Amino acid sequence: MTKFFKYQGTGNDFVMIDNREGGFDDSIKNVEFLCHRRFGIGADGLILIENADGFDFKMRYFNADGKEGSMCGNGGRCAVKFASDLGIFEKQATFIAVDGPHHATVDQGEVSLGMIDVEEIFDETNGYFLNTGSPHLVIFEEDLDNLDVKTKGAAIRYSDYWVGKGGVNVNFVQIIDHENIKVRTYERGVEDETYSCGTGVTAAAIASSEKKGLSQKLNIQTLGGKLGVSFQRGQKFSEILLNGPAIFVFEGEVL
Ligand SMILES: N[C@@H](CCC[C@H](N)C(=O)O)C(=O)O
Repeated sequence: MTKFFKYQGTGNDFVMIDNREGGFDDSIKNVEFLCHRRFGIGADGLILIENADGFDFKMRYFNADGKEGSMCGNGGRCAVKFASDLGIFEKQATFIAVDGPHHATVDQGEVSLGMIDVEEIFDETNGYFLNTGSPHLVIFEEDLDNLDVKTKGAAIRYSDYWVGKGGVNVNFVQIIDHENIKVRTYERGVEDETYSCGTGVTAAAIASSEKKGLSQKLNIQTLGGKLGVSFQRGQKFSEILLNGPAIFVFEGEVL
C-alpha cells in the first residue's frame, strides 16, 4: 500500500508522497496510473519528498504523463506546505529541486516560493520564450475568456519547432491594467489546459513587465485562483517570488 496526500495550489493539483524512507515505485506506469483521473487518484502531477544533505528536503516532480519533469512552481509551493504539515520545518524552508535550491516561507495556507533567476527573454515568432525552471512561451491576447486554449496550445506545443526543442508550455496572457493580468496555460506533460501553472505565471509576469511596461509586482488571475509574482531587474531577473495558496485536500492509501 502507498500512503498519499492530495494538495492543490490554485487548482493545479498534486499527489504528494513522503518518500524519505524510499521504496516508492517511480516508474512511468505507476506515476501515470496514480495521476489518472479515471483509474487513479487524479492529479496534474506527482511529487516525492525525499531527504537531501544540507536541505530540509528534496522535491522530485513528475508530470501526469508519468515522466519526471522540470520545475513546477505550484507543485513547489504544495511540496513546501506538505513538508511543513509533516513537521519537517516550521516557517522557512530550503529545499533542492531539479533546477537548483529554493527558499520558501509558509504563513498558514499561503506559501511564498523563491524561483530561479531568469537570464534572458527570447523573442519568438508568436510570443516570448523564457525558462523559469520550466520552458514557457508567453503569448499576449485580447480576450482570454473566449480562447480555445487546449487546441491553440497543443498546436504550438506539437509544432515541429517546439517538439524539436523538447516541448514547451504555452501561456496566454491578457493585460488588465498596470498591476493585473489574466493567464491561461496549456501544460506540457499534462497535455491539456490546467487551472494554473506557477512557472507559467512567473514567465507571464516577467514578460508582461519587460515587454509591455507593467509593474514588477503583479497579481495574476488564473482559472483556479489568484497568484502573485514579484521580482527585481538587473543584469538578469532575480529575487523572483511566487506567492499563493497551497491547500491540503485529502489523504488515503492506494494499492
Ligand atoms: N504546473 C507546473 C509546471 C510543471 C512543468 C511543466 N508541466 C513541464 O513539464 O514543463 C507549475 O506550476 O509550474
